[in-house]
Amino acid sequence: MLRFFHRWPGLLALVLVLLLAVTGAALSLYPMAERLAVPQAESNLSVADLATRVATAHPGIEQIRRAPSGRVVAWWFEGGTPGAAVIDPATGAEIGSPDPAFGLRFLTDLHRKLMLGDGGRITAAVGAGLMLLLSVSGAFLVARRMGGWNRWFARARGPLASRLHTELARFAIGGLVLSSVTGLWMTASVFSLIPDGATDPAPESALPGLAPLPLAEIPLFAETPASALKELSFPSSDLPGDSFKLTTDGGAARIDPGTGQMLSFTTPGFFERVTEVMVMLHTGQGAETLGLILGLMALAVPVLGWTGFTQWRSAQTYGSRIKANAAPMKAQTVILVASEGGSTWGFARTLHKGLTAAGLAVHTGALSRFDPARFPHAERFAILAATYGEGEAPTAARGVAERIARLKTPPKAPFAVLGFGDRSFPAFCGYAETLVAAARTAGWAEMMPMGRVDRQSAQDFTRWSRDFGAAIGVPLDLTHLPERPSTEALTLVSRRDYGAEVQAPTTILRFALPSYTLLHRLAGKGFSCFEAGDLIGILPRGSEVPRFYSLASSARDGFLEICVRRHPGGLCSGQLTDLAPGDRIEGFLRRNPGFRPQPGRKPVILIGAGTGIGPLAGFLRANRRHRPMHLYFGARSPQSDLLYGEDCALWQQSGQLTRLTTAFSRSEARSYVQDALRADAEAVAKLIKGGAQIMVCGGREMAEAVRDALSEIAARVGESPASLKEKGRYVEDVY
Ligand SMILES: Cc1cc2nc3c(=O)[nH]c(=O)nc-3n(C[C@H](O)[C@H](O)[C@H](O)COP(=O)(O)O)c2cc1C
Repeated sequence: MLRFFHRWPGLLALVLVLLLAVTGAALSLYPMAERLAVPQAESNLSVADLATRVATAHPGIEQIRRAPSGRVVAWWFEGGTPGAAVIDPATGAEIGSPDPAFGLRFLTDLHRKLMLGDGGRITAAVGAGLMLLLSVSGAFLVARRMGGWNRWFARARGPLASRLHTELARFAIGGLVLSSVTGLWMTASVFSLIPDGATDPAPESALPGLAPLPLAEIPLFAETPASALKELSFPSSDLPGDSFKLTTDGGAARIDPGTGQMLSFTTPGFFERVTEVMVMLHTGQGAETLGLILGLMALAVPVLGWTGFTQWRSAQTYGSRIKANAAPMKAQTVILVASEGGSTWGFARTLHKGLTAAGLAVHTGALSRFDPARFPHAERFAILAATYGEGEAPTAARGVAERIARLKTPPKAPFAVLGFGDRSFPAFCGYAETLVAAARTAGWAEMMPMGRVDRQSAQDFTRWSRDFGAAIGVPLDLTHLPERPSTEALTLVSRRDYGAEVQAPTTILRFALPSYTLLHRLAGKGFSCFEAGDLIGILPRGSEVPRFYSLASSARDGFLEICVRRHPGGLCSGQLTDLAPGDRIEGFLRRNPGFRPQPGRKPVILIGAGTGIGPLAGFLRANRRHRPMHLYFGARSPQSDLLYGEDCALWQQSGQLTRLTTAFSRSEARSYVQDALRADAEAVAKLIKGGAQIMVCGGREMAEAVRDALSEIAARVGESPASLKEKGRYVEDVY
């Protein structure tokens, strides 16, 4: 429900809220600019001094007004014509026109009434109301995501768009609530929905027949500092008995021009005072610094809109393809999915279809959005979870297991977990196991032992579906037909061959990218947008099972590069290494956001062996800001399989690569990357202490040996691979 109130107004009102936020941010600059631009009165200047200076220059003076910024404007009527000017309080001289500049007028009209009349004002108020709804529902969502209000400032996890959305929301929500509430109050006040409470001082008549006193001799004017002045109206010579009206923060007084005595006095009412504070908080007039801070917070709105939209769209990509998806509130069976590449969603769809056909109300959704309160009628939960990066969660589901473990009241309905993974990884279905452990910690009841699906095996899934059906009393025997991923054609432009002499034939293959329209790029279609370290899935001829290769380039490079080692009898590696320039392959992109350098300028230690250098070379090529990057590379022989040897020399010259350390297993020294790390232990420990991130790519054995070496080295500075992993400072791409 909460998400509904956050999402739909968000999408519908995106344009309106964006307009209000951006114009509001621009307007927030004006009060500070005005305060800096206008000459300020001396601190001891009295209203009498100021009024005398202005009245000397303009005997026909009618009114003087002082804005909270210190800007003084005077109006007069002389020689039959009205005049007005901004006044220098120090001299009484005119220094400019009081009319607002075109930009300010335009922005104010756009912000307050969308350049329309009352209809525009009401629409803008609806925008402010939606902003309030978004901010409040967003605050609850942030608290829920972080695991409670007391964890408001805890570290956000998950993919970049959702992290950025949360981080910015935490910073901006307070300001957005304030700006929308004050904006709504101001509109209500304009439409007289709020009593203005302003009462004029009683219009007592001045004593007739007396000559006006010099302004300096009127006690109230002499006592009141000019900085407290809001408005001073002069008596009209055409109205006998007319008096001065002096308005300050404290109230309004009528003063007899002949005697200088106060005739009447009134203080502002409650609503008038509240409206004044609301105007100050909304416009920043009189609170310029706060205005700038609120303007900065308003600037977060376009980014919040974009990141919110991106998340919604990615949820739609899979969620919308579930047919007959029951509303969460009504669902008896809830299927929760944690997936990176999307194949687990395919299995979820098959399960959903089977259960729905059996007459159950089934809801399928992303595990990342799990909240027991969304499913009041759930009778069971089935969690389908893939594993990534050595037993970890798919990116979108990071932090969910911790959230489950912290649940104070676990769902009453029991759960079953089905893990998706690859038996050749040591942590086979490691994330699914983590989820089970987290649920047990929270005291959530288990329906049946955890199931496992190896390499998307349809048979494993069918077996589990029978067990699941038996556990819920519904006969199930599901057959999953995998969907063929939609691929794009890539043409080989060049190849570089290495390693044949040392029985490690390896080729760097470079492909041209398909051409994309701007719209495709904006929508992130296919290979229009990718980073080094992402993966290309290739369906070799004669197999429906894709093989994945790490990308050694980013879309900005204008080509797609991979390193392929030819394995004896290898179907995909054989087909790829047989390619000649001009040949085409069919591939699809799979993002791997868990394997990227962290943002910032901290050093990065890149460690790889063999084809593992691929993504690391991509990071070096992209290192145009010359962040310190240290590469440890293991190969067999410097003459035969030193992949990217010439490129590394160039990157060292340009400053993209700080230091290259190589280790060759078939040279006289017979050394491996872990040996090179141990030999450099002191320097590596120093880098880790200084906040370096470690990125390892290559075969499993190498990764294990590197981990052992690094546990010894990191221990010198009180760290370990596990503690560094926790902080995202030790990432692996292992195959
Ligand atoms: C980079 C990468 C790392 C992986 N790490 C593991 C792992 O540690 N343990 C495991 O059991 N499976 C691992 N897998 C296999 C996936 O979990 C498996 O292919 C799963 O079916 C993918 O599901 P998805 O397409 O829904 O993301 C990994 C796959 C990739 C591409």
